[in-house]
Amino acid sequence: MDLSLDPNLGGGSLLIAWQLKDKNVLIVGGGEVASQRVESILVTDARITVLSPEKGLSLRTKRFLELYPDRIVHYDRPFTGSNELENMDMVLTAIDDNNLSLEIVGMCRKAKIPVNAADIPDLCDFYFGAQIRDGPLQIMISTNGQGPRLSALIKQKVQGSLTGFEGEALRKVGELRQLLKVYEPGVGGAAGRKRMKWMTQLCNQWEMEEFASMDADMMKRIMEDGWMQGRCPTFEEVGGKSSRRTLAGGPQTISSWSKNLLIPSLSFVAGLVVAGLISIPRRR
Ligand SMILES: C[C@@]1(CC(=O)O)C2=NC(=C\c3[nH]c(c(CCC(=O)O)c3CC(=O)O)Cc3[nH]c(c(CC(=O)O)c3CCC(=O)O)/C=C3\N/C(=C\2)[C@@H](CCC(=O)O)[C@]3(C)CC(=O)O)/[C@H]1CCC(=O)O
Ligand SMILES: NC(=O)c1ccc[n+]([C@@H]2O[C@H](COP(=O)([O-])OP(=O)(O)OC[C@H]3O[C@@H](n4cnc5c(N)ncnc54)[C@H](O)[C@@H]3O)[C@@H](O)[C@H]2O)c1
Repeated sequence: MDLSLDPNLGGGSLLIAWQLKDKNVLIVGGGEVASQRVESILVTDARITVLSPEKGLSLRTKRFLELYPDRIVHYDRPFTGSNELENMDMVLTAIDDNNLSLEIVGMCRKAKIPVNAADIPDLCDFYFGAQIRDGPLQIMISTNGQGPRLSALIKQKVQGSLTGFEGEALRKVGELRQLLKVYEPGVGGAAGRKRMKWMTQLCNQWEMEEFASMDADMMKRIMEDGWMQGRCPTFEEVGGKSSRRTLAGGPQTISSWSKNLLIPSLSFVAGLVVAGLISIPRRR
């Protein structure tokens, strides 16, 4: 057990994979920033309401409204008051009116609804971050409000360090973990510890690309020739061919990813909080 604990914890924010499926999210504004919010929220399967006069909609926002008529409701009018917040689970403002943004944040505080105002970082309950998505893999880069442009640049560097097989590997590992629970059912306890030890060893032993190429037959052999024998088999032992596969796409940014309509089946998040966490004092 690692007992070398950091005595200087603090000054950061909680990086979590917030589950918004079927929740109601209000986006006030329909411009450029709003279109990025729409994209980020569509990924979560939430129900979206966009409130903005038609003439203020950006081309990207219009395109999203056309593409997802069942998942986004658009009201062609300005924000009218606290009645707009009824039944909302989250509110995002992306408007070019700082005073109205302040007012909406105040209303949300009163109604205890988490709120992000694109133009008032100091009053946000949470920030967005630069995102890399590849199926179930979700990486968020946050600088805790210090440098959004640097977030985007750091994202490119992180992207360059990925193999491109991570998303597919995670999908397959998810399936294998389900199968493992069929062979060894039960929650927690000795069964849980045994499963975890074996799964950890297998993950440490195999390459990302090897997991990505698993099929149903291989998974069965992993269970029969590996798990049932109390060992972790090699990729080749279960019929894997270690020929180099070439990949067309590589890891994707949120924009290219959403075009492919890949909806993540698992929620896996890797978060990086850069700079702001340790060395840069908070503005608040
Ligand atoms: C990561 C990303 C995600 C997203 O928005 O979805 C994001 N901003 C992005 C880009 C970006 N934003 C801005 C620039 C211009 C260059 C620059 O200023 O650096 C660029 C660069 C570009 O466009 O390339 C201007 C800007 N941003 C904020 C303010 C208000 C202020 O600071 O006062 C202003 C000034 C407005 C003005 O001056 O009028 C505030 C926030 N922007 C955040 C997120 C949150 C903190 C994120 C973090 O901690 O890293 C936070 C605090 C609140 C929030 O938005 O939740 C996305 C990258 C997407 C990607 O490429 O993947
Ligand atoms: N957080 C970030 O990353 C970030 C980045 C750039 C800009 N900003 C800030 O975000 C805000 C929006 O930027 P943008 O580029 O999307 O602006 P934009 O001009 O493209 O869009 C403004 C939107 O606000 C809508 N709007 C204005 N008043 C409204 C009202 N009363 N009710 C409903 N909708 C209303 C307009 O119809 C329009 O759709 C600005 O304040 C900007 O400073 C934030």
